[in-house]
Amino acid sequence: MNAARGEKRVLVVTSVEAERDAVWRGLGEDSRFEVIIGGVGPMSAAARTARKLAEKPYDAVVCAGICGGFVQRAGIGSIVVAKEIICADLGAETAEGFVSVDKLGFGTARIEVNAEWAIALTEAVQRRGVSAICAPILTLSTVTGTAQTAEELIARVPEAAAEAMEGFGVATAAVDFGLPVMELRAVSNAIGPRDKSAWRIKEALEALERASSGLREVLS
Ligand SMILES: O=C(O)c1cccc(C(=O)CC[C@H]2O[C@@H](n3cnc4c(=O)[nH]cnc43)[C@H](O)[C@@H]2O)c1
Repeated sequence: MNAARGEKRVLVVTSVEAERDAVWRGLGEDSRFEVIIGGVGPMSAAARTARKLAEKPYDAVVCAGICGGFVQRAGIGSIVVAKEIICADLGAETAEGFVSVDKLGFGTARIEVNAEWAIALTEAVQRRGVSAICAPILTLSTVTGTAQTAEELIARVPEAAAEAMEGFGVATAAVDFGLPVMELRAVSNAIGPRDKSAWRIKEALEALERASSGLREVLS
């Protein structure tokens, strides 16, 4: 913990500028939080998170941004807080279907979050009048673009509520530094057939802003 004031120092990693600005607005002037742009995709996010964590001590790491939602669980404009962060495409394709690295015996595609904080954040967001659930969030290098892939993902991880592209990268860096991690996402679009014109980015960024203020309450 920050020795000078006994407070947590939290690194928040977003992928693009618009997400960083929404999180900033939600956090207000709170010097405990540093918000950075980690780039799009798990590799860039992991590298930039690790670089920041090597610079100075932090107590927790949060991946935040917009996401695709499995809309029967997480509608557009709602919030998903990760119960678990799962890299859904880390494994091998076989004639019998996808096999994750866990089954292959090469490590794990699942990273645990701090469960107490995840539940507390979900409740803090709900108190702010925004619909929120705590459920697994998938990380993928490729945005899902067909109903078939969406169905395959749900068959693979039935509890999943959202997909995005950075969570597992950010979480891998956090785990490497022995730090707790969370993922906070606002749904901008339904996971399935690609139609960027249907993405409700403004609505999602507004939800992200409101939800980010809950981080101050939870990580105090
Ligand atoms: O065009 C804009 O104004 C704009 C503003 C904020 C963010 C964006 C992005 O395109 C962010 C890309 C980011 O969003 C995540 N994302 C969103 N939907 C999905 C999805 O269906 N599947 C996977 N990832 C999604 C992802 O983490 C990207 O990094 C544009």
